[in-house]
Amino acid sequence: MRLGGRIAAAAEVLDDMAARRRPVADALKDWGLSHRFAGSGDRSAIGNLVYDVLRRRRSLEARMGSHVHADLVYGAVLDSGTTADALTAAVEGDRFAPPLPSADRIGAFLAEVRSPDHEPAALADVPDWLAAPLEASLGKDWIEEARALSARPPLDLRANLLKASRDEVAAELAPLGAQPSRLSPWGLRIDPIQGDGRHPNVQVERGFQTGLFEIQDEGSQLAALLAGAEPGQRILDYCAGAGGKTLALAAASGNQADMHAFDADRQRLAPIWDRLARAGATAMVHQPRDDLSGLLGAMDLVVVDAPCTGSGTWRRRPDAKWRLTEAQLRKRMGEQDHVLEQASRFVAGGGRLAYITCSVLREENAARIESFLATRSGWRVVDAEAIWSERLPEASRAYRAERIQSGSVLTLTPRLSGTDGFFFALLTRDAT
Ligand SMILES: C[S@@+](CC[C@H](N)C(=O)[O-])C[C@H]1O[C@@H](n2cnc3c(N)ncnc32)[C@H](O)[C@@H]1O
Repeated sequence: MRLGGRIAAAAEVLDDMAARRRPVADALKDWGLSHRFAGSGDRSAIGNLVYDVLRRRRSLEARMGSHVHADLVYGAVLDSGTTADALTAAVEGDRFAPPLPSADRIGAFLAEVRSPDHEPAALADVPDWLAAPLEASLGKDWIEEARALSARPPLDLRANLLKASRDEVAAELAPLGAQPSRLSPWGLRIDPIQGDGRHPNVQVERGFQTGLFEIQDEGSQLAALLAGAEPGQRILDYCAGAGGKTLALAAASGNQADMHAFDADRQRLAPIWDRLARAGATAMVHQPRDDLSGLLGAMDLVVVDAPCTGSGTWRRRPDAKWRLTEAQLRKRMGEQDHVLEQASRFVAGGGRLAYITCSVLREENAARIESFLATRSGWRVVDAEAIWSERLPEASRAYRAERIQSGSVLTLTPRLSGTDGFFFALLTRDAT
């Protein structure tokens, strides 16, 4: 396919998503099924264009002065470094190409990268209602922070130290461009996609199939590392889902912890057994309705990787950004309070409770910790900044810290840490 056909296809997918309110992955898959002639290069180029528009839809609309999807895709192509002349030449005479925006409109688009006339929410590429919560959460640089959440993400991997060193995995994956991560001592990174390419399918690699590494954002790795799993401890991963944190915690303890994993959703938990087996990690998996009473008040560490809006993962799931509503945010906050309350019952006297989200919104993060503490005594906020310095002595202080009581809680962001957005707080329960 030529560029014009790819632009038309990306616009068609965006039209389909809007008309039928469908997730991006489903719309792209359907397009592929009904256009079997398109090769893998075409599919990845079209996917990149669709995702680029979704990430920066609002700023593209403001700069292009248009809501027409084809115009926005043209904008994304121009932003990727194609000059106006090259774009015009590429689509000239191509009967599949949608009408090219006028030369004036393209000129204005290129001139208006950060026009002061644009609304802050448009500059930040977020819905209007999120401007105030993001500013309250991320401070004066919130627009830059939000823009960093609109960029293409890297592909992060975690070396499974139960089976191989990071250097060994790095050597195996060097042909794929994997490099040691900046912050996580377990991490490897494949840089964000440039141009039309796609990330390698690392799941077909021998190293993945044999459990030498997992796919895990560096922020998620750091949250697991800061939680501080140690050999001999009794640990409960209370929102284990498919087990991303469980595997990292088990590896951090050298598989020497008494590890338990629970999730309220059987479906989400389903992949955990295969993943544990592949990684050579051991955990007792508890399904909903299992009797957990034997674990109450008995855990040295309980990890709550709470259900959240996922605002920290907008680089990977940009359609979620536009779908999120205030009502959903409030619903998540209620779930977070509930899950914190439930999980806290398992912490032993002198034990710790790690609260993690992949959101950057303060309401889901520090405010939930404050609310938890407001109605309870016998809990203290640990100084997470000090934990970072202790556990990551080589790493820069790549986070936003906030004081609560005499401790501190941390927010990681793409702009500050180069990771997905993550929140980390650690509480200790007074010894009884
Ligand atoms: C962010 S996801 C967990 C991701 C997982 N820890 C990982 O690293 O792959 C949040 C999980 O919390 C679970 N959850 C929601 N409410 C819960 C509750 N009340 N008790 C336990 N798990 C709950 C959801 O089913 C979901 O799997």
